[in-house]
Amino acid sequence: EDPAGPYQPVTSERLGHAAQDNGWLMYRHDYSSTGYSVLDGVNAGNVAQLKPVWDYETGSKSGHEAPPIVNGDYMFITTPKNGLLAFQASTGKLLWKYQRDLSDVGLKTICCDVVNRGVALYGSNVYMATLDNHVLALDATTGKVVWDQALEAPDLGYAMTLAPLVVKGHVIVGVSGGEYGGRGFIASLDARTGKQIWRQSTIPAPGEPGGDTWPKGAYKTGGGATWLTGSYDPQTDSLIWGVGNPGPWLAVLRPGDNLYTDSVIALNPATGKIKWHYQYTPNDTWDYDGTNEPVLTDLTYQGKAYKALVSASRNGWFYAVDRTNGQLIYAEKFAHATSVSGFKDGRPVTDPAMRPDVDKEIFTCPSFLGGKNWWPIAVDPQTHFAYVPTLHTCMKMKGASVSYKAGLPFLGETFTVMRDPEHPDEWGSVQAIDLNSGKQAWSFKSALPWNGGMLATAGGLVFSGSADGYLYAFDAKTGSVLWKSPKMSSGVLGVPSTWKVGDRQYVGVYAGWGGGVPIWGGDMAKDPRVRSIPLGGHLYVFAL
Ligand SMILES: O=C(O)c1cc(C(=O)O)c2c(n1)C(=O)C(=O)c1cc(C(=O)O)[nH]c1-2
Repeated sequence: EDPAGPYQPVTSERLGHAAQDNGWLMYRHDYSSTGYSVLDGVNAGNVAQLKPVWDYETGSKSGHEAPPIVNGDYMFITTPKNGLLAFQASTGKLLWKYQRDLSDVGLKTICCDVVNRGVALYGSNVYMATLDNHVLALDATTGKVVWDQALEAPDLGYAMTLAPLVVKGHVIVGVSGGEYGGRGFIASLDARTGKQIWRQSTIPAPGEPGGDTWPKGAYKTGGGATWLTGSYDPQTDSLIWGVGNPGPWLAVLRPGDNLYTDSVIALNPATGKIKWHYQYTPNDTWDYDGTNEPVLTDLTYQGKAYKALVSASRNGWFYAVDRTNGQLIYAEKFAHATSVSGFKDGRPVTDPAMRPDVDKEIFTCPSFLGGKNWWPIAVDPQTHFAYVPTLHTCMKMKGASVSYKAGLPFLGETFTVMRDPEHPDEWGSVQAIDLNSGKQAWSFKSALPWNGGMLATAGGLVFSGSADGYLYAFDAKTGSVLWKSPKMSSGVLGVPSTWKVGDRQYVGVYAGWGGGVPIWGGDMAKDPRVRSIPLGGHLYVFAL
């Protein structure tokens, strides 16, 4: 009698073929994290007729970041502060609602709004990671809690905002806490029971490989949070995950490379053992987290074919890395980037003049919010472009004294986000980058910051939402705007997704401004056009 019909369990087999599924089975659609759907019912020829078909107001005024996750006619989407909604995906009929009780939690060690980036599916369960460091399994058809596993105490440095990833029957999660000196880790739980299978720290202890890249004792408060969902490469059987900034922010307090902060790491999914790493920003002093999603894609560079990963790093460089061994293929600037000034033997070189100290204020680009923040890119196999939501900011930054106290910020720097002098008229843009060269193919400029995730489709389209409340459809090849939604009730920070029920293709996205930009955005956040963005979460679904 369920309006959405019998629930089709999500097997490892189905997750392995998520790229071809009519639904949207995981955060970035497939294990390669492409954000690309093979659906082409909505396409460049008919997108002008796309219309709203249903919507839902959540009642929350915080940042709404999750994509609709869809299996058959079931949709699951999280709300800020760990609410979870289940809908009939085609009609918007609410099937059930869950709300985590966070009334005893101070939410003290959450840097950037009480956000959540969505669920994972496996079997007949839906999985959510919570701000108080639990992982929950809920029954997909009833919303009843099947298991509840605590990983860490709340308010002492850790929180969880990411969407879990299920690989081979294990729920893989990472933690936030880079601004509080938390020591980051990735954990694997049994999807049926919640029992922890392994936990891998991202900061090696003395004696472990990489342990000598830290001064004595510093690893304990070294940061390296893992707050965004990684990828899985079945070809090399590796989890490929980004690691966040070191703690404290001020690097003179921790000389060395500080592995594996600001790196991408490959792990054995059975054991958590680290196979290789590539560090985007050694001895980072600018909060350039390396967490931005690694997208697995094949490319050809200077005549040679690679199994690669690409990532648009916070530090303003677009990296292509060989995903079989962690070697750099190329790096190209996708934003004004002066902190990492170049490369030597495949290793980033930072500019000493751009490094702050207690008596030294610097002006550098990009700002700590990054050339791109967490809003995911999409990679399109037809155009062979990556679509990158880009932020154009720089910053002033100066050292300050700091000592570690559990549950308090651990930064050692003061800072202000400012205009990028190379982009005096825009805080943001959407750009397409050619995967075989790392060079820009097209760009769409935005006076407001662009904080929407990207969705590419076989219909020749790229969808992304704007801060002034429109969902855009761009021509994937040229960047011309083929369609713009009616104005939505808030700015978009969410990640669009698409799915098909019967013969009809749907596109869904959250409006609901918030996240890190309005809190930490300095001059950008003070821009009256940004300050006047209305708040309030609202899910919109479109179809022909
Ligand atoms: O280092 C961390 O643990 C951590 C966590 C998070 C988060 O969990 O949302 C953000 C950041 N850092 C961060 O640096 C940042 O700019 C940011 C923006 C946002 C957001 O949701 O808009 N989260 C986070």
